[in-house]
Parts: sequence; structure tokens; C-alpha cells
Amino acid sequence: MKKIEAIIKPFKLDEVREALSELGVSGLTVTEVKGFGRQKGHTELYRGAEYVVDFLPKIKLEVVVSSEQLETAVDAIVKAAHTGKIGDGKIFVTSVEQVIRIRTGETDESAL
Ligand SMILES: Nc1ncnc2c1ncn2[C@@H]1O[C@H](COP(=O)(O)OP(=O)(O)OP(=O)(O)O)[C@@H](O)[C@H]1O
Repeated sequence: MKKIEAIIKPFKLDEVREALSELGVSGLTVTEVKGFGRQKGHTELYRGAEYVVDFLPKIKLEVVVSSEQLETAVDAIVKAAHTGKIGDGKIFVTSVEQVIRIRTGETDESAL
């Protein structure tokens, strides 16, 4: 199993969530975060306003998928979150050792 951590532009969240739902992804976690990438020192447009980039609001989306689903899920996120403009975000993939559904005690793929 793999955890995909995607830092995306906030206004892209609905599109990304929809794309993942279409793949049958049944759960995910979203956090409001702040960050910067290479654009530091430049300006970025956020909700119509130009910001001199310090820390910009971003969404961190975490989703754990089976290893077989990884590539399709990453592709879907990239496609949905892409604008081609600076600050589109980044995706980090890590391995997950164990998943447990607390209510039923199911584990790993059955618990996703
Ligand atoms: N190396 C990193 N480690 C942790 N978080 C990162 C890293 N790089 C980027 N991020 C996070 O991803 C967000 C978006 O990054 P961003 O798209 O600006 O990266 P970039 O490499 O500068 O690419 P681009 O040229 O498209 O702007 C940042 O605001 C930050 O929250």
C-alpha cells in the first residue's frame, strides 16, 4: 500500500476529489497548510489577489491506496490539479506498512 501526499492549490480540491472518487477511492484526508516552493520571492495569484510569496495557502491531501492503484491515482491527481502555472504543487509517495479499520478490525487492503 502507498500513501500519496499531494500539495495542491486550494481551488483544485473539488476537481481532485472528484477524480479520485471516480477511481473508487473511498476515503481521504485534507488539511489546510501553508508552504512555498521554488517560486519564493516571486508573486502568485490567489483568489484574484497578487501575493509576494512568503507562505501561501495550500491543501495537503493524503490518500492511501493499494500499490496497484498508485499509478492511476497519481495520474488522476496530476491531471486534475494541473494549471501549468507556478505553484501547482507536488506529490510525495511513501510506503504504508499497515492499515486497520477501527470499527471492524479489518486490515490492510480490506480496510482501505
Ligand atoms: N521539497 C518540498 N518539501 C515539502 N513541501 C514542498 C516541497 N516543495 C514544495 N512543497 C510544497 O508544495 C507546495 C507547492 O509547491 P510548488 O508547486 O510551488 O513547487 P515548485 O517546485 O516551486 O514548482 P513550481 O515551479 O510549479 O512552482 C509548496 O507551497 C509547499 O507547501
